[in-house]
Amino acid sequence: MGIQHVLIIDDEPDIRELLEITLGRMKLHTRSVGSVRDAKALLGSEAFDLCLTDMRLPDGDGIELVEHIQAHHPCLPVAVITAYGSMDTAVQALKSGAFDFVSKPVDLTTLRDLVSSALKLSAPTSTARIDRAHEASQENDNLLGNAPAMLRLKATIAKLARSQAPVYILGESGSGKERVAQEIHRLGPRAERPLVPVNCGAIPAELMESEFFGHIKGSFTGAVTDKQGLFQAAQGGTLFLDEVAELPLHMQVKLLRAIQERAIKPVGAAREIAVDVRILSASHKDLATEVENGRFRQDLYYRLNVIELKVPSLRERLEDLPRLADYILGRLAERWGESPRRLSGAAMTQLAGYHYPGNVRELENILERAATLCDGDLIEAEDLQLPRAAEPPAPAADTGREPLEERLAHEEKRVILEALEAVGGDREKTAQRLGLSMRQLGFRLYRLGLEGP
Ligand SMILES: Nc1ncnc2c1ncn2[C@@H]1O[C@H](COP(=O)(O)OP(=O)(O)OP(=O)(O)O)[C@@H](O)[C@H]1O
Repeated sequence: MGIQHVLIIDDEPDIRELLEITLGRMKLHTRSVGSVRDAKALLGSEAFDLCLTDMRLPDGDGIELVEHIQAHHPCLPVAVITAYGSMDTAVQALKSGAFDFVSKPVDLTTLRDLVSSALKLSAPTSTARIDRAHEASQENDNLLGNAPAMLRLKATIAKLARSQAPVYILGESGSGKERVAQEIHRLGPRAERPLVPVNCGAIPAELMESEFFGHIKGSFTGAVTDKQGLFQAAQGGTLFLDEVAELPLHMQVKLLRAIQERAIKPVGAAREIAVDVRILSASHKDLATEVENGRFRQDLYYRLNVIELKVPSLRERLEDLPRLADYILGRLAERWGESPRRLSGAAMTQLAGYHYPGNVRELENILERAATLCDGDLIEAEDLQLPRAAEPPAPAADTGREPLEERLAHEEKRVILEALEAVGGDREKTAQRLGLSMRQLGFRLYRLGLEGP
């Protein structure tokens, strides 16, 4: 690989020199200027592989440069140097398309990590990555779907995969949030390093700190060996915090610190360890509402939600249904070593009329059940066993009488059963979905004859 060129923009000679020396030792060629105007001029006349800019410049600010680069040199990664503690500016720069930021005083290890990651983006070897990005916009990708909402989502993913900014993925249960996280990782410069997914709702509160940050042998009863935490496992890669709204408040504080300091302290350790991890997070809950209700820290929310990505529900992209169904049936057939089942016209019509509270995961469950139940290769409408809501409304009773109480109970039963099904029978999630306490849910199940006392 030829020598790579870095443009440094800073009006303080000391910092410029420090950056030049550090990058020079990394065998990089540097050019330095002290103003927005000079930077724009140089960008117009020379080719660079990376741009490193201070935020405050005599004739403008770093954000202006980030925007200029986004518009005129979209493939050039740009990182900003921010004043100590000015997280808001850093977040603003990331939102404008900066690849990453370092805060002053510049920590040289962090700077070196940042520079190496950024150069992977513009290195010739990254053509493989560009091909992957291209392929992602084609048919045979991991995120199936060509509905307009999906195409927009894929285009955004391809763009923000290049950045190091934290992304918060919002979407209904089963809509594909984890798949989106996988795509962001796969298309970015960290693809060769691990993607570590963690379900924040599944770790017992008392083990959380050690799970995230690791521990030293003997630091508590049961800590019989040193243990690596999830942050270390994701070193150089991506940590995906699924169901992030479930993190207890005490852990939110610790996580915020780890993200801000880019360092962690294993339980029982004397010193901190630097970590270089991109954070992606997701939840089916509206995190902003969780913040309003005091269940989620606002400062952590701002750090995680630098970029928000909404995954459309399956209802909003029903045109993708046939392709998704084909894909799911194909995968099942592969797993079972048989030829794929097909859907009859009537079955497809029924599927298209259903509203999928559990999204793609629910579709997978429906099809797996139907493929198991059907005779031969053809799935008929009745094999789908869709909940009642999908069936045409029953004709009014002959008597013309339909007591309100009965109708309400019937409706209540349907809603609860659907919610249960959507979350695979998990009562806690069902209660959350319906805005009920566990006790209330238990009572209703009993009253509706769905469960014994
Ligand atoms: N666009 C898609 N193309 C193909 N498969 C998909 C797509 N979206 C989701 N799936 C499949 O649907 C299932 C649910 O997806 P995923 O786990 O990513 O959803 P989620 O939103 O993270 O769910 P949860 O809210 O339960 O965490 C998975 O088996 C996944 O492979």
